[in-house]
Amino acid sequence: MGTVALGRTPCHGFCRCPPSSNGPPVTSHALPRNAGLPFDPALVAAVRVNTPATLRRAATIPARRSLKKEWQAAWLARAISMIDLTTLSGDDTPGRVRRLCAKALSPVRPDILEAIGLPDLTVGAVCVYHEMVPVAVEALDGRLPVAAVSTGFPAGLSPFDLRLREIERSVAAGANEIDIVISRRHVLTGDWAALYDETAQMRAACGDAHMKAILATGELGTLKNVMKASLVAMMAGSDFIKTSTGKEAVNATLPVSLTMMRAIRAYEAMSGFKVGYKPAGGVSKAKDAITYLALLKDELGDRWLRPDLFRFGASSLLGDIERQLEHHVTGRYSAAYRHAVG
Ligand SMILES: O=C[C@H](O)COP(=O)(O)O
Repeated sequence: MGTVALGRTPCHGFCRCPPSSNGPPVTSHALPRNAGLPFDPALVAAVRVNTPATLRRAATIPARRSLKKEWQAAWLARAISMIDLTTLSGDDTPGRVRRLCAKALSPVRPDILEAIGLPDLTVGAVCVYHEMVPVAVEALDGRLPVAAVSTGFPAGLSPFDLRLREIERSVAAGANEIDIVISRRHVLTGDWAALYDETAQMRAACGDAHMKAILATGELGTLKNVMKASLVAMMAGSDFIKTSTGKEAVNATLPVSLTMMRAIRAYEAMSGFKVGYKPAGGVSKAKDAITYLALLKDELGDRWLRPDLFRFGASSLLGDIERQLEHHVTGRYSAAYRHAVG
């Protein structure tokens, strides 16, 4: 049990000192945007991935981290600030989206946030389908970014011109971020130039809205394809690369995350641009969130532990983190239903 206020000490990275709310605001996009690079087929052809080594390394991550007490609470609070709180269901209603937005602005019971010294903590953004963008924009009123899934999400198989129009419509409706889906067939047939062209046109359609490129890694077959698709998406100007729609049979995994983080590192080395990372789909437990953040810190460093460079795409992660924070503050666990969710 602990009631130590976590929000008093300035902290500019994700170190072992308690985090505070003194970092950049969650809506900040202070870094220069990824301007992309010309398509380079030789670079894509040269990609190699040591799959057994990647799997071995990914398997060590959960075992190597054991965070307790205020350190655990600090990492969990940081995780909340980087959640794209998501609802992507066929039965979404304005009422559900308004509740989700209320939860995004007040993600944890106020007494728990007061106890940990972070009364103003929010999630990173709210993520919805295009039809729900106006509802979210109105409910959030500029206090948090609205992300729209787009381009025929989740399959990305609607006519290409309609996919571009969908982006434009979501931006016009007020979306600050656009989560596009790539055409998996371009990866599976090795048509990297087509993938580059498609993604670059989507990026242009986004205008000032930041673009997250969903690779749907569970459908790409190999880690080598994941690495190649990551590099091409970044060369085409993606602001973030994202694992999954949440609708594939396999969504975010640690080996895929390791591969994509290393692609981000390689791309920064060749371009100078920092690109964000978003694991999405199936990340629902607080301990899993810490594992992802530990991998992120190891592979990309402290600067990525901010909402402008990292997001969890998650619909139910917040509820489990809230339970863990309540335990930290009160020494007791509560049933999940005691915490309001969207
Ligand atoms: O991008 C976000 C995902 O669709 C959310 O997936 P989830 O419901 O498994 O958390």
